[in-house]
Amino acid sequence: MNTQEQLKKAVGEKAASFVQDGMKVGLGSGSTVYWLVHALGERIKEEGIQIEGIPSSIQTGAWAKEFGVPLTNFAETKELDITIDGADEVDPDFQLIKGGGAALFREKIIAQAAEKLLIIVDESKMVNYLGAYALPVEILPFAWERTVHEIKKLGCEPELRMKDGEPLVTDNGNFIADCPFEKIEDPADLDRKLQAIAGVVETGLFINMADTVIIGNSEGVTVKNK
Ligand SMILES: O=C[C@H](O)[C@H](O)[C@H](O)COP(=O)(O)O
Repeated sequence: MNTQEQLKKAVGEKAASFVQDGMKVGLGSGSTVYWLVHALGERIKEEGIQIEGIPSSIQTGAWAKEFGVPLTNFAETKELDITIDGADEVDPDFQLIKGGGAALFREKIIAQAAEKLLIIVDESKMVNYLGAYALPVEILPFAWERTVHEIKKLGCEPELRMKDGEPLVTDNGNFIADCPFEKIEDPADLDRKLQAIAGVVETGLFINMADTVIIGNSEGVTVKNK
């Protein structure tokens, strides 16, 4: 396992220790969340804690099954105790860019549903300004060219995310526009402007949502609260 993978495993394990018996847990997506789900499965086996998760992607749901984490859904449960998720960038105010794995829409739903949002990252994701990572924006396939044209007016050259020569299709049947803004001075303002475009389904900007960030670095694991 390389160093970055070890950091992801360490933060995933640390985050799993925040989950208490009886909790309803939002399970994010991505390679760091893999280790969270793995660690939750271990705690269920070893300590017998009883929890239920709602996954933010088909992939995370499959990992939950693999590691023995019971799942529920929003028909049964409207509120979650905690959501734990990765991120692509985290700024000093805990504003986030998410969606590198195209799961941002469902991730935002489970983040909003939770009393507490805990973010797990390795230190490479901590930035002074958001935007070096191209912002993922989920857009409707209908008139996607027009939506991208409108996004462009906000100051970037969006690229439609492709997979195997075709537009990537999200778990929700939509497309992703990756938007390289370079330096986002006012993330909340940009989010409002993007949300005002009709073809935008959801943005990868998570504004004032994260309560705690767990960061893995060569020294170990640091927990930062807002
Ligand atoms: O859509 C994907 C998510 O927002 C991920 O949480 C994010 O891309 C971070 O993923 P990873 O832990 O693999 O870097």
